[in-house]
Amino acid sequence: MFPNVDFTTTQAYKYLADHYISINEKSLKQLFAEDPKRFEKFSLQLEDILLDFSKNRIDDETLALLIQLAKECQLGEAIDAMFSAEKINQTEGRQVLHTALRNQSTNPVVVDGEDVMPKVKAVQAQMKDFTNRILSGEWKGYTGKEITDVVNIGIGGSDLGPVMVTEALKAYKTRLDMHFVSNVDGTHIAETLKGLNPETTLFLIASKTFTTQETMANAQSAKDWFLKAGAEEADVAKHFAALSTNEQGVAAFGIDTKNMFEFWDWVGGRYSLWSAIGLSIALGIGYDNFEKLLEGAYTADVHFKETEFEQNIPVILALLGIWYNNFFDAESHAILPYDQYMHRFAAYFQQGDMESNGKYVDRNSNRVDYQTGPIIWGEPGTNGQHAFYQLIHQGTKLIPCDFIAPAVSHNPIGNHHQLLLSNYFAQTEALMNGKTEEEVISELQNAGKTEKEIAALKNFKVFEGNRPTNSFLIKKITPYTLGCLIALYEHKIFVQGVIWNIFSFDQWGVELGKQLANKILPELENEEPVSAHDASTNGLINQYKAWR
Ligand SMILES: O=P(O)(O)OC[C@H]1O[C@](O)(CO)[C@@H](O)[C@@H]1O
Repeated sequence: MFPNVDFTTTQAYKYLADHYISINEKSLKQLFAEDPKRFEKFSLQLEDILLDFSKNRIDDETLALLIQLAKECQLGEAIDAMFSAEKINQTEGRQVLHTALRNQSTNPVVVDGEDVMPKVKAVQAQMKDFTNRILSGEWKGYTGKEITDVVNIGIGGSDLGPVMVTEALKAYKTRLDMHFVSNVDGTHIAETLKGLNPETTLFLIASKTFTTQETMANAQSAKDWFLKAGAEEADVAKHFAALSTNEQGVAAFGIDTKNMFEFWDWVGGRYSLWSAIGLSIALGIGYDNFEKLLEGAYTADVHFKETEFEQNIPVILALLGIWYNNFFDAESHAILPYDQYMHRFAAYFQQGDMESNGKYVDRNSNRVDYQTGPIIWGEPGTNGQHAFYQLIHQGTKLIPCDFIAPAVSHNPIGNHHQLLLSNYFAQTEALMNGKTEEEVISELQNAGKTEKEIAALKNFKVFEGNRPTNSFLIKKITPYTLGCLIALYEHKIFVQGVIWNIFSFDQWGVELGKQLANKILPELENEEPVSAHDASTNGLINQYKAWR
């Protein structure tokens, strides 16, 4: 049975609120000085992934209380409920089983009395066959040429995962050139189609519902472009495939349902890259590498399901996030991959985290009186250092950061990787230790500054430090380790949702904007001035009409 606990009423919560006072009396520097074994004590390793969480504002007591919080919130029961296919997505009456998509065991996954693994495997076989036929050139376009370019048309979870993974694993790129269209802004499809040859282009229409406005508009424009080039309606079958749960929608659009790769309602959109939505990944990196992605995620699933909380990476990440979000009033969390290929990793978890836990109503349909999901953001290092690290180091906001780096680069050019990693190591050290006034004065004196100059400058150059970070060090970003890392973060999000006692797997908050857009759209299709909205919306629409 899925738990339903108000974490603010737990004993652990009360102890943590008191403990917050005492932990704040110690700097991270002091905590390290008191315990030379701090790194060993506060780091975890899962195969080739090391998590060092020692540079957090915690001590043994903090961790024990956070673990107690998880237990008082019955996290174990929640984990069991998810993996045993309870309908934990309660407001939509659905199970949450993206884990079934990467299940490497022979254990069945029973949904409404049916073991779904046979159909999961059947779609995977269909994906593998299709991928290999495209890559081998066996699959030909309508003029007999092999496919050279693939355009994935989707948005949100039907785009962000495929984009992030194919970018992160570009070192494994196949001969196909992958393109992704998501925005309904005509620029996106127009710019993407420039230079493409309809004879050698394959379109994947990726949409769980097959009703999303942006995707259907882009899909129609792609089909119009394809037919305008001289192809017949019958040729669509050679150049369009659909990734969806909605067979009727696919058929109605005019895609041969033989070219449909299905998935199911128990796969959330933002957890769907492991499903048929991952076909663009398989085409982009090869099906064998897609399988390794699944295997890595499965390793994380087993770790999450079977490891005691003290040693459980998603649980520790989640509890640390709650410590800052709910006791230090941190409002955001930065994800900073020191790997250029991982440049869309933070963006992926903007949807993954914020669409899951950006909720203010709890499981009892009451408005919460505490903070829930954080703002997720981030850019690759070292670029972020030249953009927003000033605020992270010397701003007034506490921003917990996850630093992620591979020990081994796919592009060992010169000493670039050492340069990159020197920054990766330095930043968390600087955020932790800062720079004292004494150190600043000494530096300024050594630079020959006068006493007056030093007095004027010193405060601007002091770094308070004590800013918490997690460090992931991964041996190498491979399909396997990336799959594992993504799944670890997915489970972190799940744990936080349990403790905040919210529904993490629906997304009602995206509906109102869509509804209003559908009301406004017909108003934009004539020249009549509008007056039905507020003065601002009327004013904006009417100015648009005047200018277009
Ligand atoms: O895959 P679909 O059904 O087109 O939905 C696309 C995206 O839109 C949302 O429903 C709302 O953003 C996401 O959850 C989903 O990933």
